[in-house]
Amino acid sequence: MAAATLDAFLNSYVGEGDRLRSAVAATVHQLAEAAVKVRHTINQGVLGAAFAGTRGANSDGDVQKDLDVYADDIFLDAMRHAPIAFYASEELEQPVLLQADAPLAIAIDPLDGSSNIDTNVSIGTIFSLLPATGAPGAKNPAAVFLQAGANQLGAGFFIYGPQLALVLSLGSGTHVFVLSNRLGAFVQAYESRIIPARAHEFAINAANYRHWDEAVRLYVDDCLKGAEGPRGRDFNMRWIASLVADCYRILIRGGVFLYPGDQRKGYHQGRLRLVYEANPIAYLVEQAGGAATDTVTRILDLEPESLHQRTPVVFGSSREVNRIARYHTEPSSIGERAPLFSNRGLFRA
Ligand SMILES: O=P(O)(O)OC[C@H]1O[C@](O)(COP(=O)(O)O)[C@@H](O)[C@@H]1O
Ligand SMILES: [Mg+2]
Ligand SMILES: [Mg+2]
Repeated sequence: MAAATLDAFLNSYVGEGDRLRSAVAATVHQLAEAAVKVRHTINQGVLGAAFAGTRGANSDGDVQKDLDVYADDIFLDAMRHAPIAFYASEELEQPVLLQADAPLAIAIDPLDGSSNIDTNVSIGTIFSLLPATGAPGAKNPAAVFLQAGANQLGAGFFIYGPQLALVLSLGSGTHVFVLSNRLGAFVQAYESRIIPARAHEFAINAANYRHWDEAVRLYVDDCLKGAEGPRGRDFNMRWIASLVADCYRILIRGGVFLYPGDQRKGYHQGRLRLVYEANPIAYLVEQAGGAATDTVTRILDLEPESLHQRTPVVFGSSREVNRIARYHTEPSSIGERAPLFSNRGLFRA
């Protein structure tokens, strides 16, 4: 196990005086300090303030918990001390202008997995770092976040789990740091993660089975048939309902995650937000040798049309992600079934 601290890692990333790299490193440093504060509040659970309550709805219509708002305040405040021009958050309808001449923009999901807050299950903070000048209409807060995820300078998430961990990529591998209570610093736990190409585990909210399209149902049916089915091997299933926790597991032991679009009202593009959830996760997954699509198209190639837009998401082990794309685009190439999409399925009556 490598034992470099986050700060040592950031110093070596900056190297000799590159302004953009220095800005990225300074921002990650500030984010890490803010995450430790959020962690302290989470550790107190219902014994502390800012925990159990529910507010109205955020800009996207999701129920907003006190902890969502508290985390947003902490990270926004931290970004006032970082070289950030614009701060966009799941919890705020519009981006906030911080330092107009700063080189970076940050898009953040301050508290991911909100539905798990009360249940003592891992939650997190996801962030995406973009050049503040990289979009048409540069320096226009609304436009600066509408860049493809491929433009990201770095991305990461904190997971407030049994350990406080930071999963980070600055464009050269995906690294995991864990907060050491002894050192009071994030320490590198793995040099760089590699997601195995082959998956044995899939993650999807199967309660939505009846709302999925045929390609997704067929894929899941085939996994569930295990060794006796067309896959010829058994699959395990996990769904934590906390994107950071599902992603962390896939980075550690492989697997595939799906949050497809479905027929429920408001879910035609799935649930996850492109700019501050799918893009940073896709960046981390690709940097770990995995793949991420909207079931067919690479997530990092999508051009966002609005800050809070949703997208279907499939990510993880590359062979599995590619296979899921084929269920959508050329189903006849999958296995020997014919006719395709016949009226069958394990969940069907
Ligand atoms: O409750 P569902 O529909 O299974 O959705 C779970 C998904 O929603 C999310 O909680 C959405 O994120 P937020 O909590 O930030 O809104 C993801 O973390 C998770 O993967
Ligand atoms: Mg989220
Ligand atoms: Mg959130």
